[in-house]
Amino acid sequence: MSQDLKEAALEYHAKPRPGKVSVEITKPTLTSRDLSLAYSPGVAEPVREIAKDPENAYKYTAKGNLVAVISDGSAILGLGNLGPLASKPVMEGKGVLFKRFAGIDVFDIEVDSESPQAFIETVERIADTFGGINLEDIKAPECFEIERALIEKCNVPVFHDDQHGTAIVTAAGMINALELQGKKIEEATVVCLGAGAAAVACMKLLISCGIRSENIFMLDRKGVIHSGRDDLNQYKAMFANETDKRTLDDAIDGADVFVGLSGPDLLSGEQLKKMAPNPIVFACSNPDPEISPEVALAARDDLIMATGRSDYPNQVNNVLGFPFIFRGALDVRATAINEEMKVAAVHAIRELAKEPVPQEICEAYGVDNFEFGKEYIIPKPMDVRLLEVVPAAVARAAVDSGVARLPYPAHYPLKSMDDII
Ligand SMILES: NC(=O)C1=CN([C@@H]2O[C@H](COP(=O)(O)OP(=O)(O)OC[C@H]3O[C@@H](n4cnc5c(N)ncnc54)[C@H](OP(=O)(O)O)[C@@H]3O)[C@@H](O)[C@H]2O)C=CC1
Ligand SMILES: CC(=O)C(=O)O
Ligand SMILES: [Mg+2]
Repeated sequence: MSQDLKEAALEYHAKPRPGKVSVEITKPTLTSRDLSLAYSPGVAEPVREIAKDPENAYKYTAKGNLVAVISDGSAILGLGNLGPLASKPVMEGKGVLFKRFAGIDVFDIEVDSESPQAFIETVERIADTFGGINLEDIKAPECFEIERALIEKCNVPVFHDDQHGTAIVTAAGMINALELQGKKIEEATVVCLGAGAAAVACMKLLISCGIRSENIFMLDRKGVIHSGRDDLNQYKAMFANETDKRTLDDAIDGADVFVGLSGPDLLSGEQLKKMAPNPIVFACSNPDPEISPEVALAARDDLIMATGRSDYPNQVNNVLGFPFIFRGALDVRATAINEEMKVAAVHAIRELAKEPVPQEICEAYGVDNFEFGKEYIIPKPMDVRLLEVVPAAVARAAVDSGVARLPYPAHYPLKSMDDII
């Protein structure tokens, strides 16, 4: 990151008041009567109603549109385990995106927990405050056990964004990129650098989209995950191949696809040159990708290049997923975000990239035109049509798969933020 951008980022977060979010009041509070409704004595009435029936919390409180973004700070972006407090700017940032793109209110919660069990107990105790729980930046393998336990214990949907949000957006971009590069999904060979939360979920979803597991070579810090290793946890072991490949150099030779969900500057231009013709590179580590677009495009010109960042073409980032997925889930009061809802989101995002892009979206990005192709494989986060298509697809899938507690919303599809109720 340039010195200028670093300084601007600190200034942005510090001024004119620290942080990126605040709480707003949604009811009149001007008169003494207003206060006697908002607080004592009037507040006692909704209290009694909720005590009689917890469902009334959706009627009388902000619960139904409120998501908790919760982290322990153990895998902050690609920066590592820097602790809960240091994760707060990212969690506030997720809150900004939930609100800006899908009108969802967020409390960010940073938990200082000594064990996965302590984290689970903390979240379980506060879960009923919210309409949904978005787990964020919790490292593998602990994240898998944490999410599984919380899905079981909580009455509201629990979704680990780094797993499923990332997987949904990666799958959407990958299906389009394979099509553009003329590669068949069932024949493509994939190198996945990283074997943590995001990598495991992305590869699982790609397999359910048609990539063959024997064509995936996953690597952790020790190299290729293969069946001869005896140091693999159960999540990595799912990807252990019978292979004599051991290093990134071995695996990248002739590969069609590279997916980076690991850390900065781990793939060289020389390694990229060894990939098959018309390769696909998703270097998704944030803030610094596994290979910069400058280095990648200098190495070869037949590739599709994507990163997790906003300042290059093809931003493969879970921001395209979580705001809209939760919008759909909250609006049908879904009890879970299940596979059907995830797959529906993949196809809604993927198909939108093929539609003509309205002029105002091009203007927001300072370009004349976006057209489905190597530099536009996936929609832009500012594309308001995401609010139209993704919540609708997710809500429909929730209803059809039996996890919705409300019918498909009469006010759908959402055409703008003003349609959110
Ligand atoms: N673009 C996007 O939308 C998203 C991007 N990401 C990015 O993915 C990365 C991983 O995040 P997440 O899965 O949550 O974190 P985890 O801590 O769960 O996993 C990190 C994984 O990266 C591996 N790794 C780290 N350094 C290296 C290295 N030098 N060589 C090979 N493997 C390495 C680790 O290996 P080991 O198991 O051996 O420790 C581990 O498997 C981050 O950079 C993050 O920014 C994550 C979510 C969304
Ligand atoms: C984008 C994101 O969630 C991450 O890099 O962790
Ligand atoms: Mg994250």
